[in-house]
Amino acid sequence: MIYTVTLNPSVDYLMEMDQLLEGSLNRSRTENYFPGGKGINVSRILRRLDTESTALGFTGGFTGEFIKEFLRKEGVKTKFANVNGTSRINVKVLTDTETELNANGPVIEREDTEGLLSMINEMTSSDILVFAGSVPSSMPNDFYRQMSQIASEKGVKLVIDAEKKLLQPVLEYHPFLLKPNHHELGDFYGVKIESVEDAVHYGKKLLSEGVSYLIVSMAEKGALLFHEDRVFYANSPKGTLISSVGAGDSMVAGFLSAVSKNLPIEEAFRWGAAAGTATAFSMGLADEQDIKSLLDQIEIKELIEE
Ligand SMILES: Nc1ncnc2c1ncn2[C@@H]1O[C@H](COP(=O)(O)OP(=O)(O)O)[C@@H](O)[C@H]1O
Ligand SMILES: O=P(O)(O)OC[C@H]1O[C@](O)(COP(=O)(O)O)[C@@H](O)[C@@H]1O
Repeated sequence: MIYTVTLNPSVDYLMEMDQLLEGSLNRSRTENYFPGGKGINVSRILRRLDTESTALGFTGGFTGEFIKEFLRKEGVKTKFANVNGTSRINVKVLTDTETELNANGPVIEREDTEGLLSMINEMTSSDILVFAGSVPSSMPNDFYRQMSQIASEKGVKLVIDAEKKLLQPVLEYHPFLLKPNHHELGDFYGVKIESVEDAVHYGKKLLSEGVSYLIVSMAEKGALLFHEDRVFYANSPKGTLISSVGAGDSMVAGFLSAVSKNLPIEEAFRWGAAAGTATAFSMGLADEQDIKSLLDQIEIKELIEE
């Protein structure tokens, strides 16, 4: 089973407007709302690709009810613990660029975190555990490390998409897959990554920390997959960007879905790239048909060092 953990789920409220002026009244042209949070996005795309998963985490209040009901209707399995507060609303303002206002989220009590650790303690070596997104400020800031330690004792494969301060302490547990974007990879090493060459250089460095698969995404510039001593490049097809919210999560889900169907890694990477791009070209997450229709436009090239 694939389990996704979203410690701080959200309702993502996407507002399209011509421009956003700070300190002024801004009115939107359209509004859409979806359940969000990186783990939840991964579970939603997995479901669309006929791959079973269970979404874990903490929900509360009317927004928590919305998230659970929406996922239930989509057929995504969930085992969320109920918390006292209200799950957050993250506002995404879409103009010719994207502005994200991500909220802090409810307080998570110690007994809730212990419940989640006990669930991880029941997992086995045939399970995959995806941790993605932020850790609420009320939780211990080494919670990713705590989850990784228990999971690794059980032989569970770890997939992590998180910023440096959460990622660094879990590298010792040899994650199965990491998916930073090129900015996050740059932040990890305190550099700016602008080119594919730089991304290859720093990607190899991160892989050598004991990571099995590393995907470095670069939005419209494509993505790199690193595995052992091989590096692959996937282009990003051209099209109209609608919202890139969830593109990275879709990429993780496309890749994991194909891996769980035992496809070769080049093919798994193609599914990841197709899912990422299909979401970037959609309002909300992509559906299965959008993903499949992009597969042919993605070329996977192995980069061979001269
Ligand atoms: N504007 C875009 N055009 C085409 N594909 C895109 C675009 N933005 C994202 N993607 C696809 O989604 C993947 C993940 O997007 P990215 O923005 O790099 O990740 P994240 O959401 O984690 O920041 C990219 O590698 C690419 O395959
Ligand atoms: O937990 P964080 O870092 O605040 O991020 C949560 C946000 O990230 C998202 O999961 C989108 O992530 P990506 O665009 O990186 O794929 C949104 O659904 C959600 O609002």
